[in-house]
Amino acid sequence: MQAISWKGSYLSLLNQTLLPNKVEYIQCRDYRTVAKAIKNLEVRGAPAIGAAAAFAMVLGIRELAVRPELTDEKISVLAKELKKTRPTAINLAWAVDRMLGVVQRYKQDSDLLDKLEQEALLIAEEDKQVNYRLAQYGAQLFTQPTAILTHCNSGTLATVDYGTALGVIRRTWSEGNVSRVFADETRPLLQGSRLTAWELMQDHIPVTLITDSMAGWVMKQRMVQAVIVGADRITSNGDVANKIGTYSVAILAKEHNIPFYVAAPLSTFDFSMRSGDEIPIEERKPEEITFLSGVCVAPDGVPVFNPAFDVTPNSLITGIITEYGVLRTPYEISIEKLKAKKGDM
Ligand SMILES: CSC[C@@H](O)[C@@H](O)C(=O)COP(=O)(O)O
Repeated sequence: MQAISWKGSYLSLLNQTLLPNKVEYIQCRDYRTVAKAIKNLEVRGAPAIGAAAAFAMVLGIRELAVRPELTDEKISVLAKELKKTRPTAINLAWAVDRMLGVVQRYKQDSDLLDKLEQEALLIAEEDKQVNYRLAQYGAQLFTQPTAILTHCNSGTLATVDYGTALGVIRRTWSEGNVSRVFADETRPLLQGSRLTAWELMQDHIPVTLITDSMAGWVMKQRMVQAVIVGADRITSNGDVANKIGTYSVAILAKEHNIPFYVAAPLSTFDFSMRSGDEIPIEERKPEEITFLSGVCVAPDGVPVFNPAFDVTPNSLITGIITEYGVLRTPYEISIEKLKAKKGDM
């Protein structure tokens, strides 16, 4: 199962809105279809939407190149359109900017389109490799069978392969150190029950599904010994934006003295922001809350607040697992050191 694969003339996306009931792929032959798929969460998860946007840039620029329209202005409009599909996960803007860098370097060359395709493939390949590396570091945190709670979906479906937080869990399981995974269902769109529980069951990793509101009680009963989640954006001070509900889980973990880890690649760090207060939080439509599987579950016209993400302050985070090792507090310093690596990429 792969969420995203490039077929040369189109991008194939596993339609995640239909899981776990149907496995169906969308063929994206133009960038608009990719943009729509990102917006509608048919492809979702920070690294996966980054890679999808990179391939959307290939499709978009190919389209512009067949007409006498390959101007800087048209390319910048395309990039802006893709970036605004989902504002919180920095991986998306990061991947689009990386593609723009290729345009700048090779725009006079006859093989610009090949160069763009190679770069998008590289972004996808790097994502896989980075996940394997961070999973290795993460697994070193566990030396005995541990029950781990996770929130949302940070697995193969959220990345190009393997996953970030779920990658760490996968690797730790393969080393015999996961006794069970507790998956929060993750209201309102149920990425935990529809995607994480499904993914783990496919791999025969023992998983128990709970509603978000059960996490505190499960911790109080000493049924979990660690929490690992992914991230959509991490600022220079170590504040972490992730799926709505993550902040509550982090507070619960602190109260119960349970380590709370975040797993994310370097592409999820936003060194331009000093703290989580600056992160744009996507708000989604009310119907995601007022309807469940097409059935209305709220009074008509009720005002709704539907932020898709929240920010967990660095003080609640035990460690941030990256492909360069596990960062510890004070995060301002460990992230400053990590920043130097970004130049190498
Ligand atoms: C490796 S995935 C990390 C995050 O992207 C994930 O936890 C998350 O919040 C995804 O949100 P989604 O709205 O499903 O795209």
